[in-house]
Amino acid sequence: MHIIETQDLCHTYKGNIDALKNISFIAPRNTRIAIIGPNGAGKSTLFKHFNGVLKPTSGKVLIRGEPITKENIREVRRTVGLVFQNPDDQIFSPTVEQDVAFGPINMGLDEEAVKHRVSEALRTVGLSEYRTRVPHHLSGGEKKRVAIAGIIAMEPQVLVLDEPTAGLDPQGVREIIRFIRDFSVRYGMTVIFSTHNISLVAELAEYIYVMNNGSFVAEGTVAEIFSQPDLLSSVRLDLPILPKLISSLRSKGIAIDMGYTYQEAEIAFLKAFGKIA
Ligand SMILES: Nc1ncnc2c1ncn2[C@@H]1O[C@H](COP(=O)(O)OP(=O)(O)OP(=O)(O)O)[C@@H](O)[C@H]1O
Repeated sequence: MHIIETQDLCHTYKGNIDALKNISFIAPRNTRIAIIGPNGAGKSTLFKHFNGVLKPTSGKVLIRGEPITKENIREVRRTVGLVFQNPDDQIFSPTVEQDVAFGPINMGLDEEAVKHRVSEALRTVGLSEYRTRVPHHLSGGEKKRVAIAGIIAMEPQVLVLDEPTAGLDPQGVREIIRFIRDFSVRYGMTVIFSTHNISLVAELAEYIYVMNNGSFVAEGTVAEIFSQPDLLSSVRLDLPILPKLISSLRSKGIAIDMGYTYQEAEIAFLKAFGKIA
């Protein structure tokens, strides 16, 4: 049984806007999945179905094999933590620590456990010093990190992140990459994320769904998707810079291995320059 599955999921907004058209999606346990696509492709709409924020117009959303109902919605939201694209949609409390504590308190954890979860979550996102700050006075990137902390404090089995690095500075992006990797490995967590930062996809994803106009147009591993530059450009996407450069060198006859991540590309260049075997 998959932790999240959608079957022929359709969502039509008021005004006959077909935002999702027959989406069949599977999230196996313990995988990092990227959903990529141009503006308006339907990524946020799909994410909002994963924890019952939106209801299907038709088709099904199954969490651990069960449809989402009024009775199980609280349990679903413990299982699937959704970090919205805009942190203002998620932050309500007067202080950062109260905001991050909101989920764990609602789960009925005792005071000691809540305290522990809050400190761990704030440490993870690098905001330990911000406990008493007013969330609405924080910068965009800081708010984003508070929103992420509030969700990871609930220790969900699936972490869904809608553009997790939008608005973050380069150091913030690196921290988010490190924490997503660590978390998914340490806790066997499934992570589903959308992003317009295509290099982030190469660094983080193990599997990619490409979305356009409410439908999936391709799915596959990083190597499978990034070996189709025409497909990507047909949906207003691009290759990450490193495989793009390597492809260009190869087309000029230079013998170099393909690399999608920084580490793979570095090894490919060192090999091509005869620095390593
Ligand atoms: N509340 C709404 N009412 C009506 N239409 C909506 C609503 N929310 C989204 N849409 C429309 O649904 C489609 C999908 O939007 P969605 O936000 O899911 O796309 P997205 O892939 O997340 O885009 P982006 O990359 O810009 O965040 C778009 O055409 C959008 O205009």
